[in-house]
Amino acid sequence: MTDFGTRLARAIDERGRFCVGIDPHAALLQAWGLADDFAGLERFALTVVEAVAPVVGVVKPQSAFYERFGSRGVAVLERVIAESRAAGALVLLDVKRGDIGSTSQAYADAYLDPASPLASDAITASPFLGFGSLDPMFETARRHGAGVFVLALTSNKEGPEVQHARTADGTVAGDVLARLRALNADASPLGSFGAVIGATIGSSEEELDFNGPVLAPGYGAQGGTVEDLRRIFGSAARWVLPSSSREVLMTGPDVSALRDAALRGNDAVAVLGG
Ligand SMILES: O=C(O)c1cc(=O)[nH]c(=O)n1[C@@H]1O[C@H](COP(=O)(O)O)[C@@H](O)[C@H]1O
Repeated sequence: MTDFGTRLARAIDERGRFCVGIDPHAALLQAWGLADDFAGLERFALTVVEAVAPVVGVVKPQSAFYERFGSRGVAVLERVIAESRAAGALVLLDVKRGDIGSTSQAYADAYLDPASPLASDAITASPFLGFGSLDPMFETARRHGAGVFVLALTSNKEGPEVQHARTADGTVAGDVLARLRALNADASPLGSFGAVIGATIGSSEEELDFNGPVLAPGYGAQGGTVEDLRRIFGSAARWVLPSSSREVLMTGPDVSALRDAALRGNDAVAVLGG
């Protein structure tokens, strides 16, 4: 079994680093001329999969947009995951889970065990119940060649009140990154345990090189640009995945317009590899 870091490095080499978020917002369904109901969700999400999953390295469905339609919405999410993977994209399921350790194991089983209908290549996780509470997710990911992206410096304006808080040795975010560095030690070409660092954070005093991938949302609709990513990450930009949802999705429902937007996004961020 090939570990997630190796699979991601290959996906970036073959397809590029741009990650497309598949977030069926009510306003986008309306803009596409679809009803804000289960049938609209299904049409929207599967159109995006058809357009982008054959060409981008990573897609990131946000679970809440599917959950709001109950079990039928979750069934659409299962199809989004399976059909995206079948089309060759890695699926980073955005669920931002975090709980006491024993419950973290259940989340790990739900999203990272290949036996689950929601099995994905990686998930987003929240370390704010204590980094160690995520251990079952790391262990399950290791066992199945999956990845975990841990929130560190998020793109929202409220994030710093927790993430910049001081600890004995630095900041909460610095501690998250140090622990990821330890988890990824010795991995080559990169580890399977990533951080979420928003493209909107301006700059950071933290050491952002931790031998793992970075999900960088906030690129596009939230205002983040390639220049921002260069400034924030500098020489650590090699494994950054700029992620954009609304800016790409608003070009639908035409499949080729969506695909062109994804390819343009990919081209625009290719410079980060150099
Ligand atoms: O983990 C995430 O994906 C995430 C972390 C973060 O710090 N900021 C952030 O916007 N996100 C997600 O990234 C997506 C951003 O969407 P757009 O602003 O439409 O590109 C949404 O699905 C957010 O939930």
